[in-house]
Amino acid sequence: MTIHSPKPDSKSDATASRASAVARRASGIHVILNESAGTAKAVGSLLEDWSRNGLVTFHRPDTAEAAVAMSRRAADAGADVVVAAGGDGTVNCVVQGLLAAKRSCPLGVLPLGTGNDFCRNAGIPLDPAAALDLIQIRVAKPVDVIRVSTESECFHYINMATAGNTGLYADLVTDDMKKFWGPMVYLRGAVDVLSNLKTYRVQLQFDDESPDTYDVLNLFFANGCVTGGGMTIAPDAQLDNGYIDVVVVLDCSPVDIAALATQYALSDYRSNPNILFRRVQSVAVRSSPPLAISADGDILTDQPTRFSVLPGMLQVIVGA
Ligand SMILES: Nc1ncnc2c1ncn2[C@@H]1O[C@H](COP(=O)(O)OP(=O)(O)OP(=O)(O)O)[C@@H](O)[C@H]1O
Repeated sequence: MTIHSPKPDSKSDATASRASAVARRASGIHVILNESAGTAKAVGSLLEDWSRNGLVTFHRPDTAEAAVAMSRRAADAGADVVVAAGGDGTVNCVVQGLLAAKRSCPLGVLPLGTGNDFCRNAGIPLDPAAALDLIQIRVAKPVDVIRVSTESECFHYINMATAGNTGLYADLVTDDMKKFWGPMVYLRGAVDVLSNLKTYRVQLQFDDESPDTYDVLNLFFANGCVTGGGMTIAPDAQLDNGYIDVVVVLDCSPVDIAALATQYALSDYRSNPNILFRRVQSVAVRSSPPLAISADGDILTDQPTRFSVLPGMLQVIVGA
């Protein structure tokens, strides 16, 4: 008996292979590239190679809002990983997009920014090629997300928010300065801020405690411990412990500030009386004058705000 195999249908084969190519593109590694981030241009040819070799699919938004929308769409379309290629601002854009998506999808990060503080906290290699190797292994872990809510708006971040005198950074540290100073820009910004310190009268309510009022130079709401291009501000903060580490720098004299800076340089400032450390699940903040609150360099709000932790809310490809 002769068995006849069906005649190959070249048209339907072509359609099937096109469909599988589209499916491959919809899944896989989707990179949201912020071409204006610190070192994105410097690694341009490496990125072109990855794209040509089919290792990644690139999206090139030209605004932060477009980066949020493209991240959400890539996740909803079936991406295996959506990668923020840029600095901490880009990471936050992709986080907003992934949290708004209907389908859960892990975050990866290619560190192409100036400070890359989230990568430092998450053990992600600062060398982009090594970071891509890590992403390709695709082992994600749950990481906490911090929700910042005002009466009218809501934002999320995964590294650190600051408020007070460092909140002035975002105005002072321009993109041109970042290009000129590189990672040193954060130190340069600190010098400008230190010469012009403001005091804020701030009411803080930690968890369900009754509110207390403090005179404050600065506040940090930390998920990760490092900010400002590698400065350890909240030494005990962990990305996945279900808590926000709040660090309050109380108003004090220039001599006390100098003592604090020296202790900081010696990594010995936990016992300084002008610093208050609290580990909480939520904190409500009101201030006079209004505090500019920024997350990783981008100003979020100057309204009364509540920070709350969303434990393990996002899967993230982190390093060792
Ligand atoms: N696709 C985009 N196009 C233009 N701007 C973007 C895009 N995505 C994000 N941004 C904004 O660009 C600014 C700088 O980006 P980002 O923070 O990623 O780089 P960086 O400042 O060099 O690095 P870092 O914050 O780690 O120091 C941020 O304000 C961010 O919101």
